[in-house]
Amino acid sequence: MRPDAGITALEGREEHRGGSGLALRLDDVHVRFGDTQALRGLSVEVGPGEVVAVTGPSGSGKSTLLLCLAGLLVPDTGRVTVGYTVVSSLPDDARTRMRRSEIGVLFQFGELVPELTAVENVLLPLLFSGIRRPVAHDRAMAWLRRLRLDDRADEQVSGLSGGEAQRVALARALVIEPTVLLADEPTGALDTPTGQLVMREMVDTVRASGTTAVIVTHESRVAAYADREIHLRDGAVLGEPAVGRSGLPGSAARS
Ligand SMILES: Nc1ncnc2c1ncn2[C@@H]1O[C@H](COP(=O)(O)OP(=O)(O)OP(=O)(O)O)[C@@H](O)[C@H]1O
Repeated sequence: MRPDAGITALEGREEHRGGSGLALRLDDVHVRFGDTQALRGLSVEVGPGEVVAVTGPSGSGKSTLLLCLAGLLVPDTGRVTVGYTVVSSLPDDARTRMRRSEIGVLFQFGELVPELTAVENVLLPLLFSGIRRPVAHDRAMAWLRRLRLDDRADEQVSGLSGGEAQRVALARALVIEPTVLLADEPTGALDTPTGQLVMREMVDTVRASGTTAVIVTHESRVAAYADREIHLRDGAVLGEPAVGRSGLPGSAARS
């Protein structure tokens, strides 16, 4: 596919750290659900390797934005680009393939399979991608070790604490080694200290691998871990307050 001129320009911008992640872009995206206009001409750019927080009041379109980036929702009009691929123009099966290989998704409640063990949950996306079970098991264990959960690998996830379960969900999102992580209120179901631990772990891990991350959150504290904040109101960008890397709580938390 021919490189998109806008994305090429985006990669050249010096504030982007140029990790192995992919640039993301929404151009003039409109999404309507019945009478509700969820996104109204939303345009957003995220550089490769950037960690961006999406904030805004309830109903401002945060989850809808994430669904568009994940290729789970095709906008009524406008364009969604992941790397050089215009995801919004892909047929369903190609969008599914892209999601399985490039995009890790983390939801508020983890969406783990409760009757499976931690390691079984983490290896599932690899099985879906056709990887043989012994290889998938080794990779899943490596991720659980990285998140210091290897001693919980054979526990049914219904027996794990909220923080442990969300770290298992993080391992499952990252086991495919995605170039993009999309997280929707990843700490919303956790108490504050546990939520901060999980957020720190998540941001440290994606930064170490250069993964591009878009994190939807209600909490300004969570947004402070990001390189940049995109604030939505009524389905469009309100402004982009500077947060994160220069001395605010994100930096303190990483020291
Ligand atoms: N499947 C749907 N059917 C109908 N309306 C929807 C649907 N999904 C979202 N909406 C509406 O679109 C608007 C944007 O919803 P969205 O979930 O993207 O907002 P949000 O900022 O993520 O909100 P919250 O913080 O409460 O999760 C809201 O008015 C919501 O009610």
